[in-house]
Amino acid sequence: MGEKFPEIEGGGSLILAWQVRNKKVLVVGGGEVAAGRILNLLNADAKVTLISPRDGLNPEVAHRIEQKQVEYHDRKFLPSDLDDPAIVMVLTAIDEPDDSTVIWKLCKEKRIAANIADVPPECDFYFGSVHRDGPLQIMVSTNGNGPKMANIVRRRIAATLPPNIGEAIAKVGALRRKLRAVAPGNEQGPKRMQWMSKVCVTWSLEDLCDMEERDMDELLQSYAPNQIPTFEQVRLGEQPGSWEFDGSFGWACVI
Ligand SMILES: C[C@@]1(CC(=O)O)C2=NC(=C\c3[nH]c(c(CCC(=O)O)c3CC(=O)O)Cc3[nH]c(c(CC(=O)O)c3CCC(=O)O)/C=C3\N/C(=C\2)[C@@H](CCC(=O)O)[C@]3(C)CC(=O)O)/[C@H]1CCC(=O)O
Ligand SMILES: NC(=O)c1ccc[n+]([C@@H]2O[C@H](COP(=O)([O-])OP(=O)(O)OC[C@H]3O[C@@H](n4cnc5c(N)ncnc54)[C@H](O)[C@@H]3O)[C@@H](O)[C@H]2O)c1
Repeated sequence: MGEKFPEIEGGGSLILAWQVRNKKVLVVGGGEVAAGRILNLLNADAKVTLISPRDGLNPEVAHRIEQKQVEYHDRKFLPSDLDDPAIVMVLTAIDEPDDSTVIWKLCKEKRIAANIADVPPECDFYFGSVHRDGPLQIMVSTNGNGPKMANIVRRRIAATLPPNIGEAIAKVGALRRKLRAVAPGNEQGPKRMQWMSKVCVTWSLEDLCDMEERDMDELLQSYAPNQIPTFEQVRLGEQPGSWEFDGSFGWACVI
């Protein structure tokens, strides 16, 4: 009683980071919208199959085909395109609404998740406006209210971010992988998470970006005693905790 829990605010989307690496995705249509969809899919390492007559291809899509970045079929969609049980997702971006609806219905029969560009009632999921900086991705959705507004908000958010945030996150990723190798046990979980979080809040983005492999190895020495040295201490090979700045002058010894 008296405890405060979040109020439910329905009408949103479940925003996820769908892992399509090495999974088959079917794209129908080869225009400008398809070019954007294909770029997002390839950036997520999906295996893309594209169905679209050659005469309607956008130059970027033609480039993807020429570079063999997608498997291409020069024709209109056929229902048998959905027969491969390995297909996890279908995206259509075509200028013929009736064909779109047929594809949507077939996808539902086969229980394949689909996005029919510009037809919200025929979408299991919407796309959003995405900012990318290395491992960092930020997606803005207005839940169908205003795609252009999603674009504007995404640009505003991106403009407020430090330019090196993606690089800092990549370094943190490398450190985490090393930490899991040094302290792999499940029973280490809470300590590992607490130590990693402390490194992230204590070190500046610049420190994280400057961290090299040997700095990571040195920093990991402080995991067992559960300490967080400063970047300078790591570079100097000093143990943390033995010295502490007293805030007014010089360095004071803490026993
Ligand atoms: C974010 C983005 C991602 C992407 O597609 O990659 C995206 N649309 C983008 C651009 C854009 N789309 C449209 C315009 C013209 C201006 C305007 O209408 O605002 C512009 C602006 C432009 O082109 O600059 C027209 C449009 N779009 C939809 C409808 C149908 C409808 O609303 O009923 C109509 C009206 C057709 C008409 O009026 O006839 C529907 C959808 N578009 C969505 C996503 C999903 C909802 C996302 C959300 O609400 O946040 C949803 C529901 C389904 C889906 O397609 O997944 C991408 C920006 C990426 C970026 O630039 O960063
Ligand atoms: N959600 C968004 O972001 C957004 C933005 C603008 C437009 N759209 C909508 O997306 C759709 C596509 O837009 P576009 O600008 O890429 O169109 P486009 O005309 O440039 O391209 C359409 C493509 O679909 C192909 N095509 C048509 N029928 C086909 C079929 N049966 N099988 C296979 N390929 C087929 C054409 O050959 C062409 O390559 C339109 O309905 C448009 O209104 C969506």
